[in-house]
Amino acid sequence: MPLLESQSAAGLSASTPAEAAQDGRRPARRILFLDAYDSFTNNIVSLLKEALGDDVLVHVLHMDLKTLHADPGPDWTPEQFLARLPAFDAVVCGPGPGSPLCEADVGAFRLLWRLRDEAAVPVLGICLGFQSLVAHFGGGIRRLRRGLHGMVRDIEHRSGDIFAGVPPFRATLYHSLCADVGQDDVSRDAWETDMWLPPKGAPDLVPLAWTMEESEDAEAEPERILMGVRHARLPFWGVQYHPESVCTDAAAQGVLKNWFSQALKWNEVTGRRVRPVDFEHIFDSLAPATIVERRLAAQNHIATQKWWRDMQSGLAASRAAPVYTCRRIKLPDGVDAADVAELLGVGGVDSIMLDSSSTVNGDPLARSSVIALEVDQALRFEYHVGDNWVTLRQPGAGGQQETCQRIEIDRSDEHGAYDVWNVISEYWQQRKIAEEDGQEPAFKGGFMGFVTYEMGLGTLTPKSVSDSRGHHRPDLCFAWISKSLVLDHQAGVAYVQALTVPDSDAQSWIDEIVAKLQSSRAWQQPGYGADEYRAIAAKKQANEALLKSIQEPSGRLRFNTPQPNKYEDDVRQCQDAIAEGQSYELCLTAQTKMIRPRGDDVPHHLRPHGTPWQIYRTLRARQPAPYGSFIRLGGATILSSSPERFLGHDAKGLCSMRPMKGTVRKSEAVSTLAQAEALLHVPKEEAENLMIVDLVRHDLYGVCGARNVTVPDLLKVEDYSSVFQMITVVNGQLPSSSRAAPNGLDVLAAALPPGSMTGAPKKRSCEILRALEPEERSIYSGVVGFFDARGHGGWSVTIRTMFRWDDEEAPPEGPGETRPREVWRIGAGGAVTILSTPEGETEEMFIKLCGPLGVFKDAA
Ligand SMILES: C=C(O[C@@H]1C=C(C(=O)O)C=C[C@H]1O)C(=O)O
Ligand SMILES: NC(=O)CC[C@H](N)C(=O)O
Repeated sequence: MPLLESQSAAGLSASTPAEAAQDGRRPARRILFLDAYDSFTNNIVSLLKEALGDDVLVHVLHMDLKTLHADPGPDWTPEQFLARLPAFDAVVCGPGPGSPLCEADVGAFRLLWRLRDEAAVPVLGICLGFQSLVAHFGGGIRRLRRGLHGMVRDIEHRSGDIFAGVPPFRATLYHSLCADVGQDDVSRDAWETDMWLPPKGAPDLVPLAWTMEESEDAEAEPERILMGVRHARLPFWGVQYHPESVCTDAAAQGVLKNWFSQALKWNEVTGRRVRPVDFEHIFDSLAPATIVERRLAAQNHIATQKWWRDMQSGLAASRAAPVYTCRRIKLPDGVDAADVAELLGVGGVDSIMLDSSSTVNGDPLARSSVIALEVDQALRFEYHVGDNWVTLRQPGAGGQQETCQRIEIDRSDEHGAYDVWNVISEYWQQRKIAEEDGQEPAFKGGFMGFVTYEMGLGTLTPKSVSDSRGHHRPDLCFAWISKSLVLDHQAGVAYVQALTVPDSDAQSWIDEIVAKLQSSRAWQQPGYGADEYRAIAAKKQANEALLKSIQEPSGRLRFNTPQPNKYEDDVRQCQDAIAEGQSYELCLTAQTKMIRPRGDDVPHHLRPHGTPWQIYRTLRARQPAPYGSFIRLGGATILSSSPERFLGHDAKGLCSMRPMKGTVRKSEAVSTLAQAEALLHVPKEEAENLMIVDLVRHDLYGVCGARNVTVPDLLKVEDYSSVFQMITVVNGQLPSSSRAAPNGLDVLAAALPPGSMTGAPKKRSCEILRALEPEERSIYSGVVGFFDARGHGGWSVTIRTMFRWDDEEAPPEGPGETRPREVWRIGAGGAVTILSTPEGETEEMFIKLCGPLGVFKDAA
């Protein structure tokens, strides 16, 4: 059934060249893009539209002929693939992990190279696509001397063919393998002329561009790397570099324009007729209009969905159409969010505080802290990867029993987990509030909670999350927060606010809270509570001493830290995978376990030391962060000092991501920003960051649509309490429409797990990491944050964090101990590239680990 008739009409039948000629329009053109499960695909699609014009339709299909998740059409068979090619003016074979010699990695690329005469369709191969073309026509494929990922190089060409009229340019490279067309056998003298001649072993291939990679060994010849090629007679072209990278010069667009006009010319000269075929599912996959139309179509069918019908009653239908009530009061200078949180009962079970603790350092990113109130009465949404349902849980209050409702979701197709997000989004839709003009708090009430790494993994590569995980913990746990307090540290105001059903007595509740705040010591003696924690924080040990001291058995605390040798081996394995072409960068991590006697059931004001809240206060004193959090929800306790924002967005659909890559530890030798910049603005660190930037652009384009993503801040070094970090800001604008605009939840669902925690390409990298890392990452590498009733959101990457699950226990071990012990975890890691050293990565992992680890040792 053609779901979106208007689109197929726009795509195909309405724009045959003859019809378009009649009404004077340029005929719409169609490109088929074969995606090899890369993390840069959407950037290329967007660039094609930018370079060739928005009237060029780009239909994206995976190279194994599976349709995209968003594409309602069924997967294609090889026969259908061949039969549908006449509908396209040209095909692009994209980049991807793996080898062009491996059938599973290139899939349908190979079907194209066999086409002849009328059937031959013009193709552009990019990176893996280019290598596949070369390999098919007699070229060899070998490893580069050293892989080049996120490296920007001069592309040398003679202004011929698809390079005609293109000025010299620099382009980003992402490859480990390269074309071997006998270039190393050509003598230095003959090179200048022979480099442009069809090589002996592959006489059908005409070299169009090269790059010369200087060798580390000054004596050795530079490595000759083929960068562009065309087939001597057939309409096949390829480029090894990545035209779509944010660091590739804009001039390189000329190559795409030339290729496409050559492709059209080929069709014209050979009489290859581009014509409608009996197939209605051709889409402009990434056009913002397609994204909106798909959502409209889905919405028109929503009432046929079981999950949606289930949501029309019970807990899912409760508390609809809330009213927002708020009082704005002055926030005295220096009021400490943790003192306020403590006053309001945060710290026990059921607490959520998003804490901009680095406001004490004047950090411009540390704008607001959000304290959720009455969390124990908030409705929860919980989902465990692998389940066919979402649980809505209303905790019992005032002696009443907890009530639950299950919303069944359809997981028959492997991407069914997206329905979890639909359930959440639908609940939000019915409780949405309008944005007002003027100064508004960061959060006005709505969802707050956490998402695990495995939740992202479950949608990205479902088989990576086993069905028998040995626990039934939520991978997503959101609470719908009705009452909250926001401290805007920069504006010096606090918002006491309620999002409640119309007849509730929100005003008097607000009066009560305001009175409590204004008469409190937290308000009147700002920062009074911090001294005790500052004192513990100040006793920070050097990392080496800390790691040594935790090896000594203390009786009470037991630490299980990663083995340096094993970690170094894992780094080497990552580098082997990269050298094979399986990944461009891998964010390897390891977990530390800390085991101690139970302690969390004593209220913190009765216990002198070591409650989760007290540990958290020490963490935020020692390691203030803009995106810290204290969360006890869904059986998890999370103490985080995250410096990394994953995603922020407003209600108008402006999304902003801040991938962080590149870390230096503060020390006497490196204490200023300028010193850190000198260390971080080097090819290794910039490449690490750039790879994730290109990946995040792809993730955002996927939801925002082609041409809707920008990079306002590239490779900026920022100052944190114990490290300097390099960050980039990537912004996207969601397409708007009154009824069916995608929102921040769609971005979140599509972009998890955070690219900075996986590496690129994301899917293959996650599979490699899953095989190397023995345990689930769980809370670590996921996100925590909020999505409020207006549609504003803020999510941080869960790093520099310790966490525990209530149901994870270890046997008692101390003298006289009878109760099981509690288990805490800290994950830490970093991006491994071809330029990493096992020792350097291991050191980086320990630096990141030692912050929270030292806090645990001193405060737990
Ligand atoms: C993996 C961690 O951090 C990630 C890796 C970084 C890097 O490789 O430089 C920087 C920030 C995070 O995205 C961690 O903190 O454990
Ligand atoms: N970006 C790519 O397409 C990479 C191709 C191939 N996997 C390589 O590493 O060489």
